[in-house]
Amino acid sequence: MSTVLEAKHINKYFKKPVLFHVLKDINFKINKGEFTSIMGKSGCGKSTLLYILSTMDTDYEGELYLNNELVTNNTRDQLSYIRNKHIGFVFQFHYLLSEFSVLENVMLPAKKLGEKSFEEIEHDAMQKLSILHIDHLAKKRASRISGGEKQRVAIARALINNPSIIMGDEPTGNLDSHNSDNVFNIFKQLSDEQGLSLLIVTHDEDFAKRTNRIITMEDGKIIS
Ligand SMILES: Nc1ncnc2c1ncn2[C@@H]1O[C@H](COP(=O)(O)OP(=O)(O)OP(=O)(O)O)[C@@H](O)[C@H]1O
Repeated sequence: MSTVLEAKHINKYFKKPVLFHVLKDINFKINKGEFTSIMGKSGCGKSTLLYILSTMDTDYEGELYLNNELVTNNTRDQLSYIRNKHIGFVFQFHYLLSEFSVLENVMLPAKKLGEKSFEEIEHDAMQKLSILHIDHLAKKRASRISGGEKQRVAIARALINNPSIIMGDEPTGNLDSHNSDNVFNIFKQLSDEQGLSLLIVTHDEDFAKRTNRIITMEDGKIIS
């Protein structure tokens, strides 16, 4: 089984207002196709950890590997490239550009990567929308679709560069149970059928119970 992400001895301190040891020797691996959730009480360090794992925060001790390559100590530009190419993000709020069409929103990360022609990117974006059963919305403005649809567009956008892993911070936190179920089923299908790895921070116990593995955090440590 190949490893997509590995955290080795991650420690993080906040220095202000007083020195605070927020993450305490975090170690774990995520394998290809694994659907993992991270749970824990508010303030235990979940978002801080996700921020490090997603390469956005570089101020930590320890080592982070993506696809068996050490990414710690890379430059900001290298990290920005690695992030865009290998990691897809889904947040509680979708952060779509409301004046852009659904299709344009999904195409954006691929345009930023700059490795394919406009036509190829458009074709890929339509394919992602079709996997999520929202290809009929392609030409609609992002401001004119429902909350559940917006979250599916955000997932399509996260998939556009064919990442190795999708990371989510409360991706169903803003959805009703029906739409939340939809998002779970989409994630499950992506991990089962396409071997995509998922790492999802959630407060939703029902959601977490249905994932392959729950990482439980308490007071900056992984306790199970
Ligand atoms: N920039 C910062 N400076 C100092 N302390 C911080 C900073 N950001 C977060 N913290 C503290 O670090 C701890 C962990 O915060 P974090 O946001 O990672 O928790 P969380 O588990 O994601 O919580 P929630 O479930 O409420 O989102 C909290 O005690 C928080 O107050």
